Amino acid sequence: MSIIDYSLMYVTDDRITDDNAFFEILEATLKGGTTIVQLREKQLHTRAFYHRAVESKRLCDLYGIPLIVNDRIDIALAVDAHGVHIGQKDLPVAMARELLQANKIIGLSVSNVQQAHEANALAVDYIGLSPIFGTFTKTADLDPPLGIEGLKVIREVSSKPIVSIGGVDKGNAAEVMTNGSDGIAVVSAISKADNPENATRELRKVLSI
Ligand SMILES: Cc1ncc(COP(=O)(O)OP(=O)(O)O)c(N)n1
Ligand SMILES: Cc1ncsc1CCOP(=O)(O)O
Ligand SMILES: [Mg+2]
Repeated sequence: MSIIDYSLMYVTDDRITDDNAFFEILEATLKGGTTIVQLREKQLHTRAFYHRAVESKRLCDLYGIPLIVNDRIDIALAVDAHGVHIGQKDLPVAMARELLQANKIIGLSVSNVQQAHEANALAVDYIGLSPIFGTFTKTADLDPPLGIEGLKVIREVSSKPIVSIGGVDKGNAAEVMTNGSDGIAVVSAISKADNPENATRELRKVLSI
């Protein structure tokens, strides 16, 4: 697998029920220069999730950008995605790695120092520091925000690339990066922008990429 650029991850917005709007935003952020996409669907049934995954993979391939799938290893395998993002309550990393083999990306959510420490010994490619700030996008099963101080502590402990998520936008992205993050993952900063392509370009500017 080629080197993955984790600097700007667009996490798709599962509040967007209309497929045309969903793919319009996805293509806009790809045009704007998002460096990796995570398909995240918490409501859709499997068939609809799969259809979004097929079209997302087609678009990401068109722009040469890796696609990872949130939670669902079966769907990632079905569309030959670049990997998955899993949480602390999903399949254990060792089992995910067995299913995905060595060439796929595995990202793991980490919400405290203990989990960051444990992740060092696991076959994960990056950790998702979750959440760094407050967010209205994910309400269920969310730990308290770690803040910049929490990021600094986890940076000291972790040997893995860190992708910070939760309330990240163009106003705080630079601070997140200068304090130890290797990338940011955003939903609303792109999906809720008037112009998602420009919003992506602005985020790239802030990240100096
Ligand atoms: C990059 C990144 N980090 C953390 C998460 C959160 O994953 P998880 O804890 O499994 O929660 P859900 O996204 O499944 O609701 C993420 N998606 N991406
Ligand atoms: C999926 C997820 N995991 C932790 S916070 C979050 C939502 C991030 O959304 P936003 O970028 O809109 O705050
Ligand atoms: Mg999950």
